[in-house]
Amino acid sequence: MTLNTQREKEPLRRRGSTPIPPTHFYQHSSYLEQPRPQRSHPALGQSASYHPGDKSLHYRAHWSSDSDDDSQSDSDCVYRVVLLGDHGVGKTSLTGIFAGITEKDEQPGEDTYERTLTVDGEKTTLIVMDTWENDKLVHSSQDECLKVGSAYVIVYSVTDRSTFDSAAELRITLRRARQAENLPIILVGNKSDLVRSREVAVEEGRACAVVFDCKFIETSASLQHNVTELFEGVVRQIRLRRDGSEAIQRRRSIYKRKESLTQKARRFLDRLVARKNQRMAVKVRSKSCHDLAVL
Ligand SMILES: Nc1nc2c(ncn2[C@@H]2O[C@H](COP(=O)(O)OP(=O)(O)OP(=O)(O)O)[C@@H](O)[C@H]2O)c(=O)[nH]1
Repeated sequence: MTLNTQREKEPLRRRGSTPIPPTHFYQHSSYLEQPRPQRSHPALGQSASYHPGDKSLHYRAHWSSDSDDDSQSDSDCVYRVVLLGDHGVGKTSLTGIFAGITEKDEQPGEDTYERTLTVDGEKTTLIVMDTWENDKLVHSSQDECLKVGSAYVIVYSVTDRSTFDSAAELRITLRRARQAENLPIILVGNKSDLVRSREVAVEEGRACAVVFDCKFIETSASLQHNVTELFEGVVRQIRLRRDGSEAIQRRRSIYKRKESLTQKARRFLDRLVARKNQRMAVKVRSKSCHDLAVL
């Protein structure tokens, strides 16, 4: 699937590329149920329900990876995705492609867009936020960005090594801010079209992703290369964690009821073996860090 094809197929839905006024998505009924509606958002894996007749949802757009999906249920999940990265690495350009806006349509000052994607036959709505301020003086805004995301896209430019270094620092900052959470994080090397001025090799990006335990992809916003893959990958990473944590909880509750002494001993031995296999795990991760469809 290419993004361009989809836009041609669904002309009416392009109005959803309209940016969301900052207050808009806080007014959604599901958010109002939260204790602090102005700043709350659905937790990872939770769904903000979609009411077809609700006029407040007219900013939604649709981006489908499947050809015929009208049979889909209207209920979908809503997740916030925050883009982080230095000035000029291409955050706004990537967000613009996600939102389906062209320079002609662009409305200055808007930086948050909501769009519904159908990925692997399931609808998911992403609220993509290009609100990161690099200025270290704006602590409160940075803190907010680090708090609200259900997933993060850390962007650097392959033509500027200093932005790559900043990306690694941002990964550390994010880890500190959201320690206990297994967040989907995707490291993005943008401007891959600028071959002659490349300063960061693909292998370096991949190695960094392995060290920092995140996913990796190179994109070109200018050529719209891998941008669809990036946002669909975000959706898949969110789902893998959502489904994984549900399965783990189910398994834990069954275990608690049924676990015998033999099973406990086996689990202990498994953990020992797993520790020995840590090196192997790093190798496996380095093979899979560019595959956004697996954990
Ligand atoms: N060649 C090339 N240029 C790009 C690409 N992505 C963005 N640019 C250009 O890089 C410049 C900066 O892009 P932005 O999208 O504004 O970058 P940003 O990260 O949002 O920058 P700030 O808003 O300052 O934080 C613009 O001139 C873009 O046209 C790309 O993939 N390839």
